[in-house]
Amino acid sequence: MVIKLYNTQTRQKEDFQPLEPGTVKMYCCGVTVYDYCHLGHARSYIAWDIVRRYLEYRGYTVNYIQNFTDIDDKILNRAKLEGATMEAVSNKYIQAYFEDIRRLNIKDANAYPRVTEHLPQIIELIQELEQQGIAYAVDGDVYYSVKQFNDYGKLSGRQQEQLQAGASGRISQSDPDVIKKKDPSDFALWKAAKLGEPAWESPWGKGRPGWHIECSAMVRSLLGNTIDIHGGGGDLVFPHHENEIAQSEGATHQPLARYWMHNGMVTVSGEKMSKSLGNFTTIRALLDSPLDPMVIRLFILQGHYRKPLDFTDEAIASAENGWNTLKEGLLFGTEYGEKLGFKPDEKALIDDDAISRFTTAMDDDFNTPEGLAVLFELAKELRRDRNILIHGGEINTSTEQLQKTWQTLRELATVFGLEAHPVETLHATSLPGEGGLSDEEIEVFVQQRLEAKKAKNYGESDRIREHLKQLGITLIDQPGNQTIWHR
Ligand SMILES: Nc1ncnc2c1ncn2[C@@H]1O[C@H](COP(=O)(O)OP(=O)(O)OP(=O)(O)O)[C@@H](O)[C@H]1O
Ligand SMILES: [Zn+2]
Repeated sequence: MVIKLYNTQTRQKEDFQPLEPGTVKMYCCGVTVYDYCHLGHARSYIAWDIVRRYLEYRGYTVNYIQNFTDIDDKILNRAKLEGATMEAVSNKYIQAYFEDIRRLNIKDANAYPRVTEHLPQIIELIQELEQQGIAYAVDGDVYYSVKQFNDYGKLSGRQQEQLQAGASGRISQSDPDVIKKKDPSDFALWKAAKLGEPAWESPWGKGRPGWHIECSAMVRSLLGNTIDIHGGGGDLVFPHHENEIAQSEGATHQPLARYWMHNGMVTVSGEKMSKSLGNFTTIRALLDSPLDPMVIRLFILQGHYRKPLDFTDEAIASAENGWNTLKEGLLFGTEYGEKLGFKPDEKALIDDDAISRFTTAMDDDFNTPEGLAVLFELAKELRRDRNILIHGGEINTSTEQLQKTWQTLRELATVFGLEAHPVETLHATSLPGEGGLSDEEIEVFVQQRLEAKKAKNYGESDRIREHLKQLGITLIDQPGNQTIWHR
């Protein structure tokens, strides 16, 4: 079966065929690093993580690139507020990004280009556009002349006339930008330096790039003129992605992306969750509640990536229930495999029918809710027998069938990045009886947790912290990888 995906540009599902058989070049717009990531960002990057994991599961090699916007007005404003440099602010939130996103088990990109590292490529691209008469310089600024690009509007479906009418109605005629622009819908590729702001040398004098040009330059420099999949949130279709197309295709005369994919918004009472609106819940606040990171993943997977997803306490509670069911299923073999006589080398025991239903769902534009239904069926089968085992009853299902169901569930959960950790085994092996854990035993856990953190296995380190918390022991992380604890 071929994978079908919805292409925003053609407004229909299409067969997925990468430019080079077997490999996928994929680029997704990254965060502007001026604050902690919220659940909306988690959704976007989990959506691309699933697309990537599923393509890999289907045998493709995926080269996945995601940028960091580290030059921007919002970062500058934050730097003023924090009394720091733009670089210090972006470094702080890039580090926070990695901490949060890795806890959600999102795989690292193959590269994370930053704007500050791509100034030469950006300048070169703007120069090419200028030479081709598509860009023009005015007093140290450079603008893109939208009228020069016939295909402008092909992604968002907006017509040039509409755009101009809209833009001229919206913009104040005394705005210096408007005075310099030949046409109200033109947009900035390069902005002349303002007093006291970071600036870089360029053929047009000192300044900094506009927002849209960075992605065009980075895609080209890291992946080439045409990529297979370009992703981002639906809020980026216009103007950001429309402008990326205008810049890249205006310069290269080749399609920028074969498929454009957009995720729906996480909303709060129907409104987009956003830093600017202040109605956001950060990933770290949710995880400190404490919530198993897999509950957030499951909450997101329960919706189709293109649809809006409303964030409510009830939805999270329901995902928590769902995760408990899946987790029990995923740990079934760990808990009962030995007792039931599972054979460790029987890896090939897989339920082909379940796999086929799962791939049918995922081949249809990454339908994770339907894919999840298959995981739940398998987990519920295991739960039925688990309940019988807990109550000392006799089960009728054959060992082979149980091992098959369990291994299939685990395989599919891996495609969804869902990982369960056996807290129970910690209890079983190390609970000392009435007196609680000894100091030495706590130290062993603290060491294990530090090792897990070093290996960036945040799921494991969170699990150990939570386990100790349940035993009344609090861990406090200190600078320099030190952890102190108290009862
Ligand atoms: N509420 C949301 N739901 C889904 N995706 C989102 C949401 N908010 C942002 N994204 C996506 O996350 C990615 C990074 O976004 P970016 O850093 O530009 O955030 P932003 O849109 O500036 O944030 P905000 O709107 O919160 O100020 C983009 O692809 C964007 O579309
Ligand atoms: Zn972009």
